[in-house]
Amino acid sequence: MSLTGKTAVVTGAAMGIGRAVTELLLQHGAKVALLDVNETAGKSLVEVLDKLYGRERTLFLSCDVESEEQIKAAFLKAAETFGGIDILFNNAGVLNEDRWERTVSINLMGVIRGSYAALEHMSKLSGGRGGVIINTSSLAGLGPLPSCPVYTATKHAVVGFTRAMAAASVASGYGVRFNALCPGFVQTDLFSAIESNLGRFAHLAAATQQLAEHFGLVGMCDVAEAALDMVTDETKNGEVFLVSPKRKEYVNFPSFVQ
Ligand SMILES: NC(=O)C1=CN([C@@H]2O[C@H](COP(=O)(O)OP(=O)(O)OC[C@H]3O[C@@H](n4cnc5c(N)ncnc54)[C@H](O)[C@@H]3O)[C@@H](O)[C@H]2O)C=CC1
Ligand SMILES: CCCCC/C=C\C=C\C(=O)C/C=C\C/C=C\CCCC(=O)O
Repeated sequence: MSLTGKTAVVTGAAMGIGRAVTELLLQHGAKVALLDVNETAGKSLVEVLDKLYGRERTLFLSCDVESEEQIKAAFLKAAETFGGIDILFNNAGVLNEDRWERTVSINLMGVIRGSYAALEHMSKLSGGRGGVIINTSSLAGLGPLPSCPVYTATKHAVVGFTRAMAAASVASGYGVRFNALCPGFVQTDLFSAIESNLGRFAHLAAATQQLAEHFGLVGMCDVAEAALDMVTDETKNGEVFLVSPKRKEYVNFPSFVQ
């Protein structure tokens, strides 16, 4: 699928992985609505992107994915400004075992809120053109990160939600593909702030550091390229892309259906 003229919405776009994917989508010709709770970072990023890609191709919208109201308002504004929505990157996420209910609300419920709100604009059943939704999970969505049980649970849940929505979309005729991105450790603010966010598992910080050293860091470009592959390859639906320093591959899950 060519991205020229396509419209994308990216949550958590102001920094880290969301910012990298936003830039790659713009480089490939898409228009991007950048949604983030951090207005300062979002607005200053858009100033930079405007100079590179043109003002008509970017839009910053302040949006907290914990709020269904804010998500709906932001998606409506994005659709009105750019003429529909073709791509959603549900990426906003936090790692905070202390404020674990907020972690569930952002990492899992934010993805559900975003997906349902996007379907109002994207589903062929509600007058949309179809398209693709990419949800950011993690390597911790495929295996346990011992210092972060709640974070691990949210990321496993994102994988399950994505795969079930992919099947629901086919069975319902939404015309929307759903795929999940599972990066290993990436050098971002979320990664750097880990030690103060482990709550009752703070004593496992050193072990987590060792795990990160064992796995190594994934390059941001590799993560963004994996997301782009799932957007542009129209055969990909219900797929999970694992991106670690040693492995860049779609995950094979066992099937329990005879
Ligand atoms: N950094 C890492 O090692 C990995 C990160 N991930 C996932 O990637 C995604 C992005 O994380 P990073 O780029 O590393 O983090 P980051 O902290 O660099 O960026 C996260 C962005 O999300 C925004 N955000 C946070 N809460 C929000 C909310 N309630 N509403 C809207 N925006 C919000 C932040 O303001 C920030 O701009 C997350 O879902 C994270 O779980 C997955 C695997 C590895
Ligand atoms: C300095 C320590 C950093 C700690 C964690 C910071 C960010 C983590 C973000 C993630 O999304 C997790 C990334 C990778 C998880 C790694 C391992 C999971 C275990 C997989 C397995 O055992 O199969």
